[in-house]
Amino acid sequence: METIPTEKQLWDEAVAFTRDKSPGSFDQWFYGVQFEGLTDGVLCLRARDEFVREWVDQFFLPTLTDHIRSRTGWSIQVAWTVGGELDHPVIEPPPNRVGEEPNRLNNQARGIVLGGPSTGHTGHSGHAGHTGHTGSGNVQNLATASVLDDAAPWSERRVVRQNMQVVAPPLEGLNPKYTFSNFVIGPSNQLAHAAAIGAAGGGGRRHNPLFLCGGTGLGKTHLVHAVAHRVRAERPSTRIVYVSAEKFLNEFLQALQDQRMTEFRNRYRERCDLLLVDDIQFLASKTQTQEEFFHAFNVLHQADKQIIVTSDKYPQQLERMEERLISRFTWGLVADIQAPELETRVAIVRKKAQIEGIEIADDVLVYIAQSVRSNVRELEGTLIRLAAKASITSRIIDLDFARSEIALSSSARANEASVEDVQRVVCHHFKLKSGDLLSKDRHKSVAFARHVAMYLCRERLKCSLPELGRAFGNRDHTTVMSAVRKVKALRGADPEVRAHLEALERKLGTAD
Ligand SMILES: Nc1ncnc2c1ncn2[C@@H]1O[C@H](COP(=O)(O)OP(=O)(O)OP(=O)(O)O)[C@@H](O)[C@H]1O
Repeated sequence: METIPTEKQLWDEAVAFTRDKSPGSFDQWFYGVQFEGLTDGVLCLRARDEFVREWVDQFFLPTLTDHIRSRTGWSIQVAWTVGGELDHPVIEPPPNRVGEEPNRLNNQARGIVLGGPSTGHTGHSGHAGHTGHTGSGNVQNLATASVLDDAAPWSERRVVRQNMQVVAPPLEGLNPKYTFSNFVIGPSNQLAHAAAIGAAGGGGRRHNPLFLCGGTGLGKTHLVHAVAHRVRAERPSTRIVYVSAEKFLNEFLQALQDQRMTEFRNRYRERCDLLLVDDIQFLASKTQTQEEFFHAFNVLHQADKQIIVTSDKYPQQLERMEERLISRFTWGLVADIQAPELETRVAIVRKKAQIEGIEIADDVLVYIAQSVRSNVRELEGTLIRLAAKASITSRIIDLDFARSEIALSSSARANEASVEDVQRVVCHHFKLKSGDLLSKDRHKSVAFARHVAMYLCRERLKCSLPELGRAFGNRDHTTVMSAVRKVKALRGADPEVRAHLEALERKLGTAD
C-alpha cells in the first residue's frame, strides 16, 4: 500500500522537482522564501520582499503547485506573507564572499524593495492550474510588456515616433532578426526573456546588471540584440554600446598600444547608457582587461546605467575571473536559459520556417525538433540545410527526405564531435554540472566521470594528452594518461563501467 507523504514531504518533493528544471535560478530566488506550512490545500509561504514574491509567484509556483496537486488531487491556494525574518529559507543563502562589501547585497535588496510594499502584508493567489499571476505590480507589468510585444508596441512606437526628435544611430553588429517578437518563449527561457524585457524597459536596480547564462546556441545573444532593438526603437537617444568580450579585449589592447586610453574609457564609461557584453567568459585569465572592465562596470553601475552580460556559465562557475567581478555579476539578476523542451523546439522551428519563408509540414517540424535536441542554433541549422538541399534537388521537404538528411548529418557529426561535446554528454549522463569536470573536485563520482570523459576523448577524438590536460582544467598530461589507463582496465573488468561507456558511446553517436 502506498504511504501518504506528510505535507512537508510533499513540499520537499515539489521543491526538488521544480529546482531540477533550473537550479541556478531557483536558488537565486528561494533563499528569499520560507515554507511556513501546507494545510488543507493552503500553502503558506513567506517572501523576503514583494519583488521576490512576484517572481516566485509567476515563474515557480505554477510548477510547484501543479506538482503538489498531481500528488494529492488538491486545488492549491497560496497564502503569502511578505517581509519579516526568514529563519529557515528554502535555500541557504550563499556565504558572503571574501572581499565583497558585506552590505552590498542587502543594499541591492533594499533597492529591490523600493518597487513595492515590503512589510507585513499578506495575500492569496490561486494556483489551481496555470492560471497565471493574480497579483499586481512589476512582474505583471513585465508580462504585459511581453504580451504586447508583437502588437501594441507598434502603435505605441508610432506615438513615440511622432514626438521623436532623435533618430537612433546605427549600431554595428546587431542582427535585425534577433527581436523579441522572433523569440519563442517556453519554460526553459521564460525567466531570461522576462528579465530581458524588464531590462529593456529600464528595469532599474533590480535588473542591473542582468547576467544571462546558458549553454551555447540557446538564445542569449538573441535576447541581448532584442534589448538593443527595443531600446533603439523606444528611447533612440540612449547611447548603446554592444560588444563581445573578445572585441572589448581587442579594443583595449589597441587603445593601450596607440595610447588612446582616454578615448577608450570615455566610450565605455562616459558615452554609454546601456552596455551589452556578450560571452564574458572570454575574459578568463585576461587580468588587465578584467581590471579595465571592472572599472567601467563600477562607473556605469553607480550611475544606474543598465549593464547586460552573457556567459556560458553561472557567475560562480566562471574560472580565472576576478572574485570582485564575479560578485558584481550577482548584484542584479542572474537568469539562465536551459535547453528547450520538445514543445518549445517545435515552436522555434515553426517560427524560423515562417521567418525564412520555408514551407514545411507539421509532422516534419516535429520530426526535426525530436531529432535535434542539443541547442537552437543546431535546430535552426538543420532546418536551413534541409531547405537548401530541397531547393537544389527540387524536392519537397517531407518526412522521408528529412529522415534521410538528418541521419546523414548526424553520422557525420559523430565524427566531428569535440572535447566539449564529450564533456557535455558525460555531464548529462552522470547528472553533473557543466563545470564539474574542469573543477578541482576530487569527489569519487566526479573524478570517475572526469576519467571517463578523458578516456572517451582520447579514444574517439585522438586528442594528445597535453591537449586533454588543458581541456580538463589545466591538468598535467600524466594525470590524463593514468585516467585513460584506469578506465581502459575497468572497461574489461567491470560490467557496470562497460555499460556506462556503451551508453555514452551510443549518445555520442547520435544527434544529441
Ligand atoms: N527561444 C528562441 N526563439 C527563437 N530563436 C531562438 C531562440 N533561442 C535561440 N534562438 C536562435 O538560435 C540561434 C542561436 O542563438 P544565440 O546566438 O542567441 O545563442 P547564444 O546562447 O548566444 O550562443 P553562444 O553562447 O554560442 O553565443 C539564433 O539564431 C537565435 O535566433
